[in-house]
Amino acid sequence: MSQQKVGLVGWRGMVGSVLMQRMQEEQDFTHIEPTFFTTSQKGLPAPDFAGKDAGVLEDAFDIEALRQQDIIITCQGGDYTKDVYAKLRDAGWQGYWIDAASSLRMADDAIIVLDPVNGKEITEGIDKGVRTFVGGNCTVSLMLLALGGLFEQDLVEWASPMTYQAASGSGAKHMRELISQMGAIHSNVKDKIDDPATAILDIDQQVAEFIRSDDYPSTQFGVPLAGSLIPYIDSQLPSGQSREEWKAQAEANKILGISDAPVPIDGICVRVGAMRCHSQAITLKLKQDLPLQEIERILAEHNEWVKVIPNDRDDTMQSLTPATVTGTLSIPVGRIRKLTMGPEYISAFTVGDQLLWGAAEPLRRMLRIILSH
Ligand SMILES: NC(=O)C1=CN([C@@H]2O[C@H](COP(=O)(O)OP(=O)(O)OC[C@H]3O[C@@H](n4cnc5c(N)ncnc54)[C@H](OP(=O)(O)O)[C@@H]3O)[C@@H](O)[C@H]2O)C=CC1
Ligand SMILES: N[C@@H](CC(=O)OP(=O)(O)O)C(=O)O
Repeated sequence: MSQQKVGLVGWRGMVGSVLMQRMQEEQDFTHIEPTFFTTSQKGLPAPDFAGKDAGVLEDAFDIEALRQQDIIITCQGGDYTKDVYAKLRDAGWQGYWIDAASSLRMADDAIIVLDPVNGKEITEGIDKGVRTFVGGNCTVSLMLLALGGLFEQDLVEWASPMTYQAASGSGAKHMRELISQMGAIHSNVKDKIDDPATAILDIDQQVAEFIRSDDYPSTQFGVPLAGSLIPYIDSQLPSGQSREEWKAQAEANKILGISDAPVPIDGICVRVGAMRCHSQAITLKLKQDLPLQEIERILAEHNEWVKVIPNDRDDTMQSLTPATVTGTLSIPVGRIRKLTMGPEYISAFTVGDQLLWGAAEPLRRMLRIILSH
């Protein structure tokens, strides 16, 4: 049987590069005939990820070339999707479109893909003729992987995630700027740090003045991140929510297949100085007073990536941090305890790599689901 033709757009960006790494690790290229597209480098040699000659880079705006593909995976971004997707469908293309960008997520004819949570809906969708599959927002996907068991058993009355989101969610230039900010702070105060006799308040004063000064590198973020934080992510909405905050309830309920009476999910999204792991502190009101052991069992049994971390100081400090989780598919969830508000109120803290499960991995798995369907 001939292999499916798969067009890859956005493969050299940050999300795309993580996708390429994962596709190589899982030998996905042995099952497809890839064509690499570009918006800026048409005609250059295609990369050799596939371990076979993939010719040259094709023009990502060439509708005729895109139409030849059975499946297109794009990590190129929302502007590209808005430009190309409708033209391609209007041209009669009926292939599978797998997308990392948010633009099509809430479209009626699109499924948000997170197969450990909605695998059944995905396969039923394929059978019904759905051809558009979009990866979810990173915080939403990571929250649902961590708490999937409680949602699956309809135990959640409401949830309030307070996020600690990494620089990578803003893009590669922002990650670089975070490191530059860290380095600049150290350089600015290095003499005083190296001298143990310097009073800490003098060091603190100099750092405070520096991060507020024009010498502090903040072109990308617009304000300091290292030595500070940014309590606003994405655009402003009339509801008072940021768009990132709005996505939590809207996307999570869509993934969970709940339309009539959505589970309220709302909180505040904050950018912090982590590199590529998003963390979330979640307050949950459950529909029942369940023993903690039962809650932990339900969480742990939901999927093979979630890992319940005992609510113990050392275990938490060792296993429930961005430094531990970064670059892995592991989804630890811990700090699970009953809150003083009442026996149905519980806390949880979870961490996940926002470029892996938060972006690239659901797309890669969607490709494999289509190939094996
Ligand atoms: N960042 C994130 O955390 C998440 C992002 N997404 C989605 O994925 C989209 C892409 O995000 P992201 O990967 O961060 O975007 P990038 O900016 O890293 O890459 C996007 C495109 O920029 C072009 N490009 C230009 N110069 C370079 C360069 N020096 N190195 C690499 N690429 C370059 C490439 O296109 P070309 O080859 O055509 O020139 C590339 O595909 C986002 O717009 C968003 O919709 C989704 C979830 C999370
Ligand atoms: N907004 C996310 C990253 C992202 O790209 O999200 P979305 O795919 O929903 O646009 C963040 O800043 O961390």
